[in-house]
Amino acid sequence: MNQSSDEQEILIRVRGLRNGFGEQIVHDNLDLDVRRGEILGVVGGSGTGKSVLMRSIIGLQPPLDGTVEVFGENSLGREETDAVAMRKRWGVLFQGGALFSTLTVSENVQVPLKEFYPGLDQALLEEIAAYKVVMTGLPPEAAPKYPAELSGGMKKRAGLARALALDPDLLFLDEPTAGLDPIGAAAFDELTASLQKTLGLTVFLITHDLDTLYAICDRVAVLADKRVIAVGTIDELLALDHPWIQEYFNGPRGRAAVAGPNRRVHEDKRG
Ligand SMILES: Nc1ncnc2c1ncn2[C@@H]1O[C@H](COP(=O)(O)OP(=O)(O)OP(=O)(O)O)[C@@H](O)[C@H]1O
Repeated sequence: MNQSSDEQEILIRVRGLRNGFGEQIVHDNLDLDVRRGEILGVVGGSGTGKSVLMRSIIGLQPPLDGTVEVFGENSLGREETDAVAMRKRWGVLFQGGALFSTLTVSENVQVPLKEFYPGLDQALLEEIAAYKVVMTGLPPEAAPKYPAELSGGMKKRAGLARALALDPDLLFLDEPTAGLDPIGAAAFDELTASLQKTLGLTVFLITHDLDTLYAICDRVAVLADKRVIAVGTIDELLALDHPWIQEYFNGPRGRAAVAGPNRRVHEDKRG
């Protein structure tokens, strides 16, 4: 794929990352680059440490060793003021959405706004929240609803609206289509791709969903053996003879995803 030098700029640079819990080592000498403007899919078997990797990058999981640079700055062990400035530049949709159940959708979206801009008046907070809600494809009537009143797909969109509250450059999505039916999942993929394009986002997307990988990811990073064993386009990964990669992409589900309608979106995106 031809990429301009701008797209090649590295937004996240992970080097020699080591993570573990007690005796269990999850990552050992893990390296990864995420390029500006790409949607990077992150795959790997259950428990290979995809979520731990994401938490390390956003500073929630202090690693045992290694470095993490985000926007060219060390994201570990920063002064609190630097950490706050950096956190404004990314949005996170955690696994399961993680909405506050006692707050409405609008109030959920206002949480990061109030945290980072405590001086904003209530009318403006509500106006910004209403805009984010509509931007993620929810009807305006969803804003005053509580999470329990929403479908699974609507909850994901509400979580995405909250993740986009601060107009981030970088978006982290942890299994955003898990639990959605295929139509809802494809719609969420389209929303992610369209927001990425219109807002110029860089997206770090953890997924088990092969359709998502084919439909919207520019490159895919594969976690196995405690590190990123390969990163590239799906075609590049298919050329490797690693057993897990072959089984994953060339197994029955992988072949179905290649044949599926979403492949077209992927080809269109690649131009
Ligand atoms: N806070 C924690 N304390 C102890 N162990 C943890 C903690 N967080 C994660 N782990 C362990 O680290 C390993 C990697 O977990 P992680 O959630 O990152 O996997 P994953 O690749 O995201 O898995 P899945 O695809 O099932 O969501 C697992 O063995 C998990 O039990």
